[in-house]
Amino acid sequence: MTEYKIALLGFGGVNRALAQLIADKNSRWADELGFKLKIVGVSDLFLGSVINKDGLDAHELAAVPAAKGSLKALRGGSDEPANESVIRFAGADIVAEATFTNPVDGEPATTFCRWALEKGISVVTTNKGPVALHAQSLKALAESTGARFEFEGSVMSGTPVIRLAKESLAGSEIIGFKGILNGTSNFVLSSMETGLDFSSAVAKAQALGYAEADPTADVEGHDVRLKVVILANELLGAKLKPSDVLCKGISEITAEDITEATKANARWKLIGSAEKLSDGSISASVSPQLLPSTDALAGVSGATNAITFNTAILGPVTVVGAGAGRFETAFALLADIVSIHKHNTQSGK
Ligand SMILES: NC(=O)c1ccc[n+]([C@@H]2O[C@H](COP(=O)([O-])OP(=O)(O)OC[C@H]3O[C@@H](n4cnc5c(N)ncnc54)[C@H](O)[C@@H]3O)[C@@H](O)[C@H]2O)c1
Ligand SMILES: N[C@@H](CCO)C(=O)O
Repeated sequence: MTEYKIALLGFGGVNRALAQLIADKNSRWADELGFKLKIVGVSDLFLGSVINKDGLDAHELAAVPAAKGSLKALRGGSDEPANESVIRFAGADIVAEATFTNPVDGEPATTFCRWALEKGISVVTTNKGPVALHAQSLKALAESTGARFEFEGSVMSGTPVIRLAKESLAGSEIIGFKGILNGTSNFVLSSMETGLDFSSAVAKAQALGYAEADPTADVEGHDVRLKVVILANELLGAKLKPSDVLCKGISEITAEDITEATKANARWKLIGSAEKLSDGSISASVSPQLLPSTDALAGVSGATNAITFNTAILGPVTVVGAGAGRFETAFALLADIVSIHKHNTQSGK
């Protein structure tokens, strides 16, 4: 039985959910997927760190309180983070990187990815910073050391979008896409339709684990802008930077705007889109749009996301599913590990 040793970088909502899934489902995965996962190290800015090359007890780990320095209570634990040691020296085959998204330069997460990839350790990440800002160099580094750099969860959490478009829509000639790509803002807009005020809706999205560490990124559209960059660069062959994407969020939408929209049988949605123009250039934007109820995206509520790929051969193809959430996003890390396993199996690794 193949066993992958994994190190968890950041132990917030997503990686803790992954630890819980490993605790609950490792035997099932062994039967269904042909591999088991063993957690050999964890490092978190707030909780501290722990390394155990023989494998940590995933049940015990998932139950560690979310209190400062709490990883110290585990055997081999410390109340200080030890990012570099956990990445380089815990004996991991795969690093699951789920620290804060930094939309400005992608750091320090990009450095964490580099430390792993340089050593031939594969990286699975849900962090949009390294992917939107440094995907090309990280993929090249991975290629040069025989590692994999996988990032399905950076867009629409565990709902398959990037791999689906690259693999199942290969040859369909994707010429653009339009989507609801932020769970928090869609949750806020849906909550406002039921009478909740903007701030309470944001607070609820934070409690449910949907929001970024600073939810301004969600409601001002910055998170969607990174996702538009990721999708345009990965699927449309663009070389966009976040500053190339016009961006407006939902913070100016008032309760009155929502009431007026409902009366007109329409809904406000934060839409991220990109399109290949006839001269080969890419036009991309993020903005709130008033969609008539007949639009395929208008019926998408709560933290659910949806994307319509506009393809030359198939026409529009829409994917709807979870856009945020701890377990939903941890599933994306599993999907990336499954992809690494398939690649290893096919290449006889
Ligand atoms: N939660 C979701 O629904 C979701 C969905 C898709 C993508 N993401 C992305 O996944 C990542 C993790 O999300 P989350 O919800 O678990 O966030 P979170 O805020 O719950 O957890 C992040 C953890 O990373 C730790 N951390 C931050 N900087 C660190 C550093 N320099 N070194 C070590 N640890 C560090 C923090 O202490 C925190 O515990 C983020 O980048 C987020 O944008 C989240
Ligand atoms: N904060 C993000 C997480 C998923 O990337 C959202 O609400 O969509």
